[in-house]
Amino acid sequence: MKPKALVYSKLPEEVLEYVREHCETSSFDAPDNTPGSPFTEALKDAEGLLGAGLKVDAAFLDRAPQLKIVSNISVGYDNLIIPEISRRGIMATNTPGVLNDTVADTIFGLLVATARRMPELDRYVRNGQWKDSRDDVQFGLDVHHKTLGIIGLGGIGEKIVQRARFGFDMDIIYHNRSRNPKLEEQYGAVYRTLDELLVEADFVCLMTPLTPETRGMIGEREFKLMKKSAIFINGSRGATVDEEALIEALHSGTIWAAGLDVYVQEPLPDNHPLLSLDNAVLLPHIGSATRETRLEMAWTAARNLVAGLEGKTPPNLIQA
Ligand SMILES: NC(=O)C1=CN([C@@H]2O[C@H](COP(=O)(O)OP(=O)(O)OC[C@H]3O[C@@H](n4cnc5c(N)ncnc54)[C@H](OP(=O)(O)O)[C@@H]3O)[C@@H](O)[C@H]2O)C=CC1
Ligand SMILES: O=CC(=O)O
Repeated sequence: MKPKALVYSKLPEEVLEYVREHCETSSFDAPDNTPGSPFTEALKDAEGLLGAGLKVDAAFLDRAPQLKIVSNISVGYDNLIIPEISRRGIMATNTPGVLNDTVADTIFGLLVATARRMPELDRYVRNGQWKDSRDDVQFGLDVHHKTLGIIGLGGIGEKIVQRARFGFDMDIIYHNRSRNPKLEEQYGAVYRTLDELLVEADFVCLMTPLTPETRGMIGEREFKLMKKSAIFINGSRGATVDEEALIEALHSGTIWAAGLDVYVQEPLPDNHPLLSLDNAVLLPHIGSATRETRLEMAWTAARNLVAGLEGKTPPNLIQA
């Protein structure tokens, strides 16, 4: 008998087919947690769970007593309460590596777009305001030869640094909990304490996972340490930043601008204060959102799921 899998995100057809070959599969384009819904019913005997973003905590797990593996279609896994999942002997997996270049393209693109005010100037052209090309209202800030400070120099961070160092001649400083001599050598990256990095960097780029340690790690104090000309880029998770402090820093000119891909509440609500700030460039959490990479992530997650359900160690098992 095939194991029972519950798929709660829309998958490319060939990946869903692969899961169906190996598992008795119930699939949904989105989870519906209301009592008695087909999703909730399928959860009762699901052995494998595959999808992106669903909060898997004690209450959820109580409703899924047969679960053996939770396969996340993302590298970040702050939606999974790992101690609770492990305590029940359930495996959890994610999709590291396959998205590094794509996310780095997005985040570096966001950095350039913010420095050169591209979305704002796109609106300026469309609104018929473009009357004189020498107008200094169009000026932005240089990216090349500046200092990039990266907090969270891991898989994705490395690819951002590669673009910055070799594409834009930038100097690299970084802050992790531990030093990485290999990347220091490869990119001339120089280790800094968090405060030193905030003071020195022209671009502060946050790329850590969301953990109890990183939650709210950039707040009022940290924005005040940054240069007035600093550009803050967040590609990690919204909650690593105190969003109210960020809005105040952008509003008061404590920093020059911010480029954001992630927010405390996603999607951003209609009346969110960030929406009215011209010095904030806002993306809808699309770091890995290309057809090729999302397909690769779906394959990676599906292979993790099937391996776990076949009693093997999945390639991307998250260590508790
Ligand atoms: N915007 C988007 O669409 C995407 C966002 N992401 C986010 O990016 C995150 C990083 O992904 P990835 O690069 O693959 O992860 P990695 O684990 O490869 O890298 C994370 C880095 O963060 C550092 N880090 C962890 N905790 C801290 C801390 N408390 N202080 C300083 N540095 C810390 C780690 O170094 P050390 O252990 O030495 O501290 C490591 O170098 C994901 O967890 C996810 O939240 C990922 C994909 C897409
Ligand atoms: O945010 C996306 C991820 O893969 O993590």
